Amino acid sequence: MRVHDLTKSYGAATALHGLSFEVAAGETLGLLGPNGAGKSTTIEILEGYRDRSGGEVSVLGVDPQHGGLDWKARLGIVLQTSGEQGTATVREQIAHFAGFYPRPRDVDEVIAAVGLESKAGARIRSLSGGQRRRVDVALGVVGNPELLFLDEPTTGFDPEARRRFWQLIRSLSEDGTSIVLTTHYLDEAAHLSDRVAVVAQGRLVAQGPPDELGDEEARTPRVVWTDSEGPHEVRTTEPGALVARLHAEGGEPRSLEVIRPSLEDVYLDLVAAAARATDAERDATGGDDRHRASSAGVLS
Ligand SMILES: Nc1ncnc2c1ncn2[C@@H]1O[C@H](COP(=O)(O)OP(=O)(O)OP(=O)(O)O)[C@@H](O)[C@H]1O
Repeated sequence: MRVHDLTKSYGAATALHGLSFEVAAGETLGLLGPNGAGKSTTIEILEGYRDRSGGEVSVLGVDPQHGGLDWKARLGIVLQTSGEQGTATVREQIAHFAGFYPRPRDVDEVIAAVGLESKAGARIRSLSGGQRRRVDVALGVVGNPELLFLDEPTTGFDPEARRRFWQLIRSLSEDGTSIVLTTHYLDEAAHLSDRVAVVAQGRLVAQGPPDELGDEEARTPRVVWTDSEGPHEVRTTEPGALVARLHAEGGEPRSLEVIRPSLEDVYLDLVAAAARATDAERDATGGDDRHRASSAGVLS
């Protein structure tokens, strides 16, 4: 998938200001960002559900605005909102969807992968919200897609179902499926993504492998410990050397912890920096964001 300088306006409001990114075959990209950042808009354009205002997009070699049924059959889509409420049973609905695809997965394997074996004969409308969400996921993967879009797929899942879902996604990825995942669960993004892209206010503010995101300052570990003078906290790129020195000087340090910033910590720093940059530019331009300049750490 290739996205170059993608823009989208809703009337006078600009939702996407020129996103560029790529997803290689077999790669999982986590698309992250706060509410209203433009993730769903981006995904809907990639899926061919929404027209773009500008830029170039190629998905499985096709411009989504001109993707036909053959192209759609190569995609799997799990939308953000759960639409499945019908009178069909879980197995009937998944088997029905499987019939739309040339190379579907085995229906019972899919039911097991989303943990709905005990509900296979139940009517979908009798399921809980989290169980219906699992049906959505099953319908998204039953066509054995080359490219799978997952828009907040595990919202409403209990922790065990989320872990099971992660296994399913990893097995799809190992089979060569490319995946675009949006999620507000940063542990999920870190666990599943080869790379993450962070979108804030319609701009791509960072992209890279989850453990390389952000600048070195944001990723520097913290060492905390307590001694007779009270608690201490030091940020250092060589926490092992610091701990060895503390030990040599005073024995076992009390309440010692080495804390590496999580993806969530780095993400929150990036989003806050993007919001500050936007505010500063709005002030500088008297509210006209057409004159936005790129600021440190913020890509446009
Ligand atoms: N159909 C629409 N008409 C007008 N504005 C829209 C429409 N859809 C989205 N927007 C606006 O575009 C911006 C991006 O919305 P989008 O739904 O893409 O964000 P998101 O990152 O997916 O958010 P969330 O995490 O809440 O799902 C928001 O300001 C939103 O209000």
